[in-house]
Amino acid sequence: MSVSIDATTTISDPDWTSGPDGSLVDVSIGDLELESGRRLADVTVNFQRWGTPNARRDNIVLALHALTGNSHVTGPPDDRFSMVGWWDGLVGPGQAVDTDEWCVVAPNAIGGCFGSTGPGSIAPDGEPWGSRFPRLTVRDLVAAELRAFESLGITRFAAVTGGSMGGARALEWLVSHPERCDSGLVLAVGARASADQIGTQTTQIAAITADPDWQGGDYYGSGRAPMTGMGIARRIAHLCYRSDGELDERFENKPQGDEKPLLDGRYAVASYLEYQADKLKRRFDPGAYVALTDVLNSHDIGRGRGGVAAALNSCTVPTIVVGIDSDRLYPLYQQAELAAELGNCVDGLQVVHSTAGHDGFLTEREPIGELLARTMDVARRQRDADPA
Ligand SMILES: CC(=O)SCCNC(=O)CCNC(=O)[C@H](O)C(C)(C)COP(=O)(O)OP(=O)(O)OC[C@H]1O[C@@H](n2cnc3c(N)ncnc32)[C@H](O)[C@@H]1OP(=O)(O)O
Ligand SMILES: N[C@@H](CCO)C(=O)O
Repeated sequence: MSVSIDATTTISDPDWTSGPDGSLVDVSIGDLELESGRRLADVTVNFQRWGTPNARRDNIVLALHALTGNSHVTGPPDDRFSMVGWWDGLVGPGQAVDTDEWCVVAPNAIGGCFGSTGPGSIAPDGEPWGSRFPRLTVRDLVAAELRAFESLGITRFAAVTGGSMGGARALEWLVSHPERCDSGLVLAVGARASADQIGTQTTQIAAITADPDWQGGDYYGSGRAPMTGMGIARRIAHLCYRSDGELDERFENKPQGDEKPLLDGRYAVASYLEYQADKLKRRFDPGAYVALTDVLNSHDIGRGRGGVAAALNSCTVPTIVVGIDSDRLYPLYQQAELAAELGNCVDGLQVVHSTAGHDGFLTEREPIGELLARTMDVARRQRDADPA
């Protein structure tokens, strides 16, 4: 195992704790046996850290990003991450997750494109993985994270938190490793991928792999990447992330500016979706989009565990479950199932009102901040009742 900060210096534990807030740490975890039985060789997991672990290391909070998110939970855009942190204003000194008390760690998912091993990474033979990159599951992402943190001496989390794909990862952590989790916050996800989700997600994957620039997945280094396909995929996805009511309120059937849709112009909503697609093209790799979208399809907390209800019942970690009332991708009935079946759901299903649909777990800062603060209250009580 080797550890490097900002991907420049190789150091050893416990020095990973000493960099400034937001430090990026690379952890080499060797080969990873996958749920499929295949093996991913020479895996790196990187993560960012805010705050300082205490002597007992019982104040560490795991924050898990969604599909196109990354480890940059909080802070302004910088030369490593082009977006403002996805829970900026909620994690930091004096904020809902107060980093004067808690130490937040946020790993980049394997399969992605932000430093943990993904399809664009260099394989042991010196060539990009490309089409050779194996299919991954949510459990593989969690297994890699577990290995990375365990190798640094992090064996317990005060809270495990995340929304959407981050919620699937959080749920998997809570169910597969309850002894390592004092509390949980699971937002905007279900117990398993639904037919509707797999339907839209496989259609998005098809949009990318049908792009001639996909080249069977081996486009790295060719000078051509399937950005047209990824743009279409993102437009489909973004529609699922917002609500019918919000879109119609904002755009109706209006033209974009003075364009003329009945001649050769665009509708405003089409322009909006193109804009969202163009933004993603500037910051994301199509191969990673395919790999992680496929990971979402694999989500099933009950697989090999006697089914969804048995798996959820077995989890006794106090967990706050949250749904967004306008979420048409992960509708409320899915979080209602989690709340009903989890062995220790705190205060029943929490519903956040939003017109923004699924993206409400990112946009509704005030209620999400309150729920994060409540999660940390639960974590504090658990820690005091059962010190490590
Ligand atoms: C947990 C994670 O890490 S997930 C990753 C989080 N980040 C992302 O997903 C990045 C992609 N972005 C998004 O998903 C969303 O923009 C969010 C959730 C981050 C924020 O949503 P909102 O604040 O509601 O912004 P919204 O989706 O309405 O987009 C506003 C943008 O659309 C643009 N826009 C609005 N109408 C139009 C139009 N008719 N034509 C073109 N562009 C338009 C605005 O100018 C604005 O641009 P800006 O982002 O450069 O400021
Ligand atoms: N905006 C989020 C939605 C998926 O949860 C993302 O791109 O990751």
